Amino acid sequence: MECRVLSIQSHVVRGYVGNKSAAFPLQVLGFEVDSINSVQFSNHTGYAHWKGQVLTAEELNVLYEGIKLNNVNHYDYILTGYSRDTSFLETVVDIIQELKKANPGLVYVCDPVMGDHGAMYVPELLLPVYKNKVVPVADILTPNQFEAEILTGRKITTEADAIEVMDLLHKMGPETVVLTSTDLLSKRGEEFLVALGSQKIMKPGGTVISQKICLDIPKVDAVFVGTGDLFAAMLLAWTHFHPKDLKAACEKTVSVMHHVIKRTITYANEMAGPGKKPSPAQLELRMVQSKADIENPTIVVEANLL
Ligand SMILES: Nc1ncnc2c1ncn2[C@@H]1O[C@H](COP(=O)(O)OP(=O)(O)O)[C@@H](O)[C@H]1O
Ligand SMILES: Cc1ncc(COP(=O)(O)O)c(CN)c1O
Repeated sequence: MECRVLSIQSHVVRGYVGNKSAAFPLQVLGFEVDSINSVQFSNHTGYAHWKGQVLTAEELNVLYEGIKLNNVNHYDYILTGYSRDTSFLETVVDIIQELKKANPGLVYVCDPVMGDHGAMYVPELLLPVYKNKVVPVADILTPNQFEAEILTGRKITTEADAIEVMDLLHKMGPETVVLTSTDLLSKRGEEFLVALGSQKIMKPGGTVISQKICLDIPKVDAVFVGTGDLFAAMLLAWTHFHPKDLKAACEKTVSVMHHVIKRTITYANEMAGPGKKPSPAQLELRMVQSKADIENPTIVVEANLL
């Protein structure tokens, strides 16, 4: 059976963020991917210069109208990421609501891309739209620590805080929440990055339980861009194949991430030369290029049940 994803994210000419990061890995895993580019930029905004266009809400409506007129607006998944404009994001929510009405089984995977490391890199007015309109319709949410904190108004300094924040996010709507990276100290030491996940599962009798997991991910001393986008796409794929097992889905997702990041840092360091920090251009992700890259990662990162 065909499984069709509508992916609304950025496009860049050079490099891998947004749809450039998400579409191909989903396609090699057998998903049909329809892409709407929320922006078309020369490169991601972490470079010294970036140029390009931002799609308006009206332009988004025109594209959606065309799809609808041809009666091909049937989706199994929606995936959203980087967006810079409040009315654009509100229109995305209108489209999601309409598509969910047409297919109640549709799963919406939302990466609430707003910022990282304590700072927002999109206009602040997007926060109330995410909080009040987007998160309530999301089924799977993949914030980083900063995004989870601003969505809930709670700081995360311990694992217990992270669990509380994930529960608050569940209360806002999504059944599955993954904090893709946190500053929490890993039990395995400073060389590891901690990610956490929580999934609510309805048991046959109607009782709801939640599976909570923690991942210790080998940390690389560099800041990558586009990793959140690849993560959300891979989580979509692996939760599709393991719908009631977040542990398995996250292990597969993070193992792909590790493979890509290892390859990226190896090339970046080689290009930068001994003792030099790689530039944003040198740190562009060395992307998944085949199904084998996804299915045979270099190591398997194991998750622990909490
Ligand atoms: N410095 C890093 N070292 C190792 N893995 C990383 C690093 N940065 C990102 N990742 C991988 O990418 C995933 C998503 O990263 P994250 O930084 O949370 O995304 P975002 O871009 O949304 O902030 C992490 O779960 C991890 O697997
Ligand atoms: C154009 C664009 N798209 C997407 C992103 C998001 O990247 P990430 O996956 O690292 O959150 C960024 C980061 N600033 C960006 O500049």
